[in-house]
Amino acid sequence: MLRVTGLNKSYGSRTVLSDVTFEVPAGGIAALVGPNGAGKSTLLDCLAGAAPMDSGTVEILGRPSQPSSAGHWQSVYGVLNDFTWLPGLTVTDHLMLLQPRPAHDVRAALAAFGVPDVGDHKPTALSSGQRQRVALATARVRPWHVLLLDEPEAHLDVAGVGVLARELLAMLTPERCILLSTHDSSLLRALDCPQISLAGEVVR
Ligand SMILES: Nc1ncnc2c1ncn2[C@@H]1O[C@H](COP(=O)(O)OP(=O)(O)OP(=O)(O)O)[C@@H](O)[C@H]1O
Repeated sequence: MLRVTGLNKSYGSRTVLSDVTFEVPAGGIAALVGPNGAGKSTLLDCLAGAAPMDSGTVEILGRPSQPSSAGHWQSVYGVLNDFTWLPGLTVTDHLMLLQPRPAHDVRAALAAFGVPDVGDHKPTALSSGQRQRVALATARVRPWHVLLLDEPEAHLDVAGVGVLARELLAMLTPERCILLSTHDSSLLRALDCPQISLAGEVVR
């Protein structure tokens, strides 16, 4: 489903990712782990097309990833650190923009992430944890085959991390896979998924 081979990325003279190689199978979920600065966000940005990689190949559904194409964005969805909230729009407006859906689907997505009553609020008027739950709920309404999540546990309370694990597993289908970065051991335990080092080595 997602195959990364020999991916390299440097910022100036600083090599951040060197020969990163791994794959996440269809129906699978995998976690990028590593200390601060190891390059997890950089890797997710490269896979999402938000940052150019220097060399290497990324295949999605058996075909080379083409971040400049519309097809890429239909297959790949990233809830990354720089999630953009549009001024003036409510939570429901944001979810409808991603994919026009019946209002009850939007309500169900928000309820699944434990924020059933925030649909009419502006995201900027929510707490950081509520905003994170809304950002994660967008993955329930937006189509994707590959979901990329950068520290999805950020700002969530303990119960929220449990909800996150439950919802991620529920969103997986045989045509989908999820790659996330995390520092949260309880999330890793709940997902019970392979952990990928930035060298592509399975360290589970
Ligand atoms: N835009 C940039 N320009 C230059 N260097 C960058 C840039 N973005 C990240 N870096 C550097 O790349 C390295 C990897 O950063 P990255 O954010 O990918 O790490 P991370 O594993 O996600 O860390 P954390 O666990 O703290 O989120 C760091 O040394 C960082 O300083």
